[in-house]
Amino acid sequence: MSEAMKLNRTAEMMHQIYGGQASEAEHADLLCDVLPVAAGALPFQTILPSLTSWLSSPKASLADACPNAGKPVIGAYSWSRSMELQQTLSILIAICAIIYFTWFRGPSMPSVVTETLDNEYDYIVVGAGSAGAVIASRLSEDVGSRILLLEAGGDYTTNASYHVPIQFFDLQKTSADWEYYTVPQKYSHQGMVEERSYWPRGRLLGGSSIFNSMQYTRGSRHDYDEWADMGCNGWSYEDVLPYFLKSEDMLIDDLKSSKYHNTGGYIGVSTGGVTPIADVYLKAGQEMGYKLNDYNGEIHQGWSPMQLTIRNGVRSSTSLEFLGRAKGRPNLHVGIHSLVTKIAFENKRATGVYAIRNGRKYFFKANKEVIVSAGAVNSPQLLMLSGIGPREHLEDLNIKVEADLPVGENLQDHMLIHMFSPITEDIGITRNKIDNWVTDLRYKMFGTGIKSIAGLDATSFFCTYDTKQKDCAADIQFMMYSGYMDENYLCFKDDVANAYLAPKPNLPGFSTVISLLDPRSVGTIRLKSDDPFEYPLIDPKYFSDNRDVDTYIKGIRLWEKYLATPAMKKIGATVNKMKLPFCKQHKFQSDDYWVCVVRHLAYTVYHPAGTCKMGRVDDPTSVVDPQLRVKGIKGLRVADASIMPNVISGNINAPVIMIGEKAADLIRGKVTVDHLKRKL
Ligand SMILES: Cc1cc2nc3c(=O)[nH]c(=O)nc-3n(C[C@H](O)[C@H](O)[C@H](O)COP(=O)(O)OP(=O)(O)OC[C@H]3O[C@@H](n4cnc5c(N)ncnc54)[C@H](O)[C@@H]3O)c2cc1C
Repeated sequence: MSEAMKLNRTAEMMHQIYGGQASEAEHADLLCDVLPVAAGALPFQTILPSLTSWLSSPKASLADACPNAGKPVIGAYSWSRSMELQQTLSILIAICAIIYFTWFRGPSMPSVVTETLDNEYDYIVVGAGSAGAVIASRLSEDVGSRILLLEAGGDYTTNASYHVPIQFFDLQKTSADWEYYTVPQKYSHQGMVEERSYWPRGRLLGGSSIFNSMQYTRGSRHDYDEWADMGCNGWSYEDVLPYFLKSEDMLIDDLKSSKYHNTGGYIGVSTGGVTPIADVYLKAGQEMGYKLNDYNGEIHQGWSPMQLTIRNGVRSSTSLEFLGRAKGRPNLHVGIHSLVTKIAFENKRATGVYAIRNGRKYFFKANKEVIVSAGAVNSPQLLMLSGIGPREHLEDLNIKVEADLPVGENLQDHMLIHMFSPITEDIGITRNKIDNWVTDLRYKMFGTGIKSIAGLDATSFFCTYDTKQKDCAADIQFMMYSGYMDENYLCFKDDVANAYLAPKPNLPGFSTVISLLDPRSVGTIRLKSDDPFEYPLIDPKYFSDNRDVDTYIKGIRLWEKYLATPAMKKIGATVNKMKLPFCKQHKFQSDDYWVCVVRHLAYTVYHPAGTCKMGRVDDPTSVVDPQLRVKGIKGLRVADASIMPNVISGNINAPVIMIGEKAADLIRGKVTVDHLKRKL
């Protein structure tokens, strides 16, 4: 049948149907005949009204109505009610897709990249991460200063996943990840391939603030008072709190008026809590005898909903919030794909930096200062490549020594272990709920739902050394993730992965992430060679100090207690009797069993710090003074996670942002937080 004949016949039949000239039986027969023709020749909407009336007829079953259905009446077409439903669904999906593409504009992501850079600036900031982006943005508030921010990685506007909270794991092992590995570990990581720890680090504008799981924690007041006691004048809790407040835009109503919080800063802080299991975590915490509190407030120890750097369902990264706001300032240039390879010196003064940018070598002159904010791995690497580091190590690599300082020492990191608990109620997050077009559509249109959260719904801090002491710096943290975490990317050995990893991410369950906050094991970062493209040797020496293992076991005992609470029992949570072949020689839940488990399965929480330690000028273990100036060198500062004398007792992104805020004031010789001090 030709197309013209098809159309004629279809039109004729439709006329009969619409014109009411057919009996009910004929009506159905006609439809059986006409639909395949119409499907080929007419837009579906044209026949929809007649279809609907036919479907609503009580006699209209497929067998009754279309006795020839399935036979090759016209071509090979057989139609059915389910086909019709599929078609209706297709229309709905098409409508949703149109809405999706026409209405959704996505969060505004202004690109801040500068194509053509000048040769000379006042300040050069190396690294656009949690600290560097803040420093560059703040320095550029002074219109008289000219700032160059150089970032080894790319733009933050190029991939939507950078901003979608639940997708933080998807960023690992991509081109935006430095993808470091530690050297083989002697006392830990026995379940990982080659006993190495995989260390993701953000390599793009925003650095690791785009890679992290967005937990907003500051640590305890005691952490900073301890820094001050170690000789870091100006870094006590009272000194640093205003700088935390400066960057904060608290979006949680209950906390807005707290003196420990602020509104109007750049980093949005909100809470997760979309999943109903969040309430169970908190109830169980209370049943353990802990109070619900604001862990960023007066008391560190206790249980709380998680505070997260998320604004309206979008990750509040330092690139988006700090650089995005500085867009258009003519005095700030941002160069991407620009790896700084060396700092230049004249008479012990930093005069600029060499960088490889798009395959070409450049020199950028700094008239006032170079600020190194390349993170706890790359800042010590760059200093050592430039001749600032332990003399012996540099001389071994034929690097001319500018300053003999303990760069790369004092590497401290938190560790974590995931404890998976299956539950009987489907009240958390499953993979299906994330990878779902409804979830996607909801997120794209309204910025809500599972994609708008990190999945980390509650947290708790414990002082295992003294649970009665209410005001203390915690040494164990629980982070409650409301599903099974997918850890396939972690390089577990095959037998370990088979036994340990949650095999069914679509079954209801949650993960308690137990984190060690007060590590006594201390490691190093060393150069492998004088080649800036060669990754440094990272050796955290995890668990080389047995006190860390002992604290871990105390944390695990708290977790067992937690799972034994009525609230947890109600949802069927139990200590998961993982059949771990490598620990089967030990009695399940004995101390030896848990020691074996943590030595196999615990790994980094991604909080390396301390490798360019801040301290008194006369402290032989310090690299920078309390003004963050590299000792013995003029015009050079370090400002990022590497300057922490001791890693704080919590997740460290907010403290690094605070370091960025304070560094900007130190560089400018200004105090911009007086109004916030008065609030306290
Ligand atoms: C997977 C993951 C999850 C985390 N989760 C949390 C969390 O939930 N909460 C929390 O508080 N903290 C978390 N953290 C830790 C936190 O994000 C980091 O500690 C913090 O971002 C470090 O900031 P930084 O400025 O020191 O370094 P970074 O943010 O890593 O910035 C360093 C920047 O310098 C650039 N750079 C390096 N070398 C050079 C060079 N030679 N030339 C030019 N540019 C260079 C890098 O590409 C990078 O952009 C997490 C980290 C990771 C990786």
